[in-house]
Amino acid sequence: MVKYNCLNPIADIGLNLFTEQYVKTDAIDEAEAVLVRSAAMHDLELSDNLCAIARAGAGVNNIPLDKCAEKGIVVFNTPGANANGVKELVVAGLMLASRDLVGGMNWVKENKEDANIAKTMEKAKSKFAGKEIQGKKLGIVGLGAIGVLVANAANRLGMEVYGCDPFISVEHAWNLSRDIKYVKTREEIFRECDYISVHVPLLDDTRQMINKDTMATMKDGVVILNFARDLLVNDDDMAEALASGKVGKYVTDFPNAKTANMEGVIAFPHLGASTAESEDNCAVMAVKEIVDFMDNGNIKNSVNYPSCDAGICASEGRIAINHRNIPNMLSQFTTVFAAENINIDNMVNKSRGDFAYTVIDIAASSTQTLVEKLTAINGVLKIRVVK
Ligand SMILES: NC(=O)C1=CN([C@@H]2O[C@H](COP(=O)(O)OP(=O)(O)OC[C@H]3O[C@@H](n4cnc5c(N)ncnc54)[C@H](O)[C@@H]3O)[C@@H](O)[C@H]2O)C=CC1
Ligand SMILES: O=C(O)C(=O)COP(=O)(O)O
Repeated sequence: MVKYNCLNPIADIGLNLFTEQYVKTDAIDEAEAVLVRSAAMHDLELSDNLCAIARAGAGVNNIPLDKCAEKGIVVFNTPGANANGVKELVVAGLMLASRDLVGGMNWVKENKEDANIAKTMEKAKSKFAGKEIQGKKLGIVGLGAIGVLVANAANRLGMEVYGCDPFISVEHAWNLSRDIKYVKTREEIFRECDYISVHVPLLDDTRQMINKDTMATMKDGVVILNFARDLLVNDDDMAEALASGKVGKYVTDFPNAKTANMEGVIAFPHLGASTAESEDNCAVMAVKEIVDFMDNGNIKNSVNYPSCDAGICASEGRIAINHRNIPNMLSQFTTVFAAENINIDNMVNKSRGDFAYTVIDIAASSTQTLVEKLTAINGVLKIRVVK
C-alpha cells in the first residue's frame, strides 16, 4: 500500500489513475508521495516516509529542491502540461494592454440604466480607444513550453516576434516557427521590443531581471507581461517606470501587496494554469510519474534527480538507491550483494550534479540485512525496496 497526500486540490481524472494499492492520507508525515500545485513547502517538515513529490505544474520554486535531494526525495514537475492555458491568458494580456476593454466594460456597467446608451456610447467611446498588436514587436525571454506557444500564437496574430533562451531544448527549438527572430541575449529584446513577455523559471540568474537598469534600455511606453513569477520584476523600480511613462502597462499573473494597487498594472490572481484542461493534464502527468516511480522505481521529469528508466522489473527483486554522486558507490553496492550471495540481474546508474540514482534488479528477494548494509554505506541517502 502506498499512502499519498494532496497539498492542493488535484483533478480527479488524475487521482482516479491510482489503483486500490494507493490510499489518500491527510497526514503528510505518513505519506510516501505528495501531490502539490503552488502550496509553499519550504517550511514543512519532510518525514523519512516521503519518497516523491509531484508538482502538478511547471514552477518548482515553492519546493525545497536541494533539501529534498539530500533526503533522497525525488521531485517531479509536469513539463508543458499547463502551457496552453498560460499561452491563452498571455494573448488576453496582450489585448488588455492594448485596448481599454476593462475601462469600456466598466463604462457600460456604470451607464446601464441610460435609456439612450446606444447613442451616448458613440460619444463616450473615444476615451477607450487603443492600439493594435499587429505589426508590433513582441520579445519573449524564455523559449520553453510556454514561451514557444506564445511566440507562435503572437506570430499568427501578425506580431513581429523576437525570442531568446540560451538553454533552449531541441524539442522547443523544433516547435518554434521559423518566422521568430532568435536573438542571443535578452538585452537585444529589451532594446528592440514594444511588448516584452517573460517565461523563465525563478532562478538566481532571472530574479529581478526587470529592474531600473534593464527598463532604462527599453523603448518608452513598453508593455511588460509577467506570467512567470513576481520576483522576476523589481516592484519599486516598476512603480517608478509606470509613473514616469517609461513602462506603459505591466500585465502580471502574480500581483503582490505592492503591485496589486499600482496604477498601470493589469493583474490576474494567478489564473494561467487554472483551466479545466490544464488542471486535468497536470494531474494525469503527475500521477503517472508518481506511479511509475513508486511501482517501478523509474524517474521521468524530475527536477532534482536524473531521469532513469529501468522498465518493469522482471527479476525477483528490485532495489532503488538515492545517493551522492561520489566515487566508489557502485563497487560498495555490489560488494554488499556479493557478501549476501545475491546475484545482480541488471543495474542502471544515473547521475545529475551532486546526486545519483541506482536501480538494481536481483535474483532473490531483498532481506533486512541487505537493506541495513546498503543504508550504512556513506553517501547513501535513501534505500527503497521497489519489489
Ligand atoms: N501563470 C501560471 O499559472 C504559470 C506560470 N508558469 C511559470 O512560467 C515558467 C515557464 O514555464 P514553462 O515554459 O512551462 O517552463 P519551461 O521549463 O518549459 O521553460 C522555461 C525556459 O526558460 C529558459 N531559461 C532558463 N533560464 C533562462 C534565462 N536566464 N534566460 C532565458 N531563458 C531561460 C529555459 O531554458 C527554458 O527553455 C515557469 O517556471 C513558471 O514560473 C508556468 C506555468 C503556469
Ligand atoms: O505551473 C506553474 O508554474 C504555475 O504557476 C501554476 O500554478 P498553479 O498550479 O495554478 O498553482
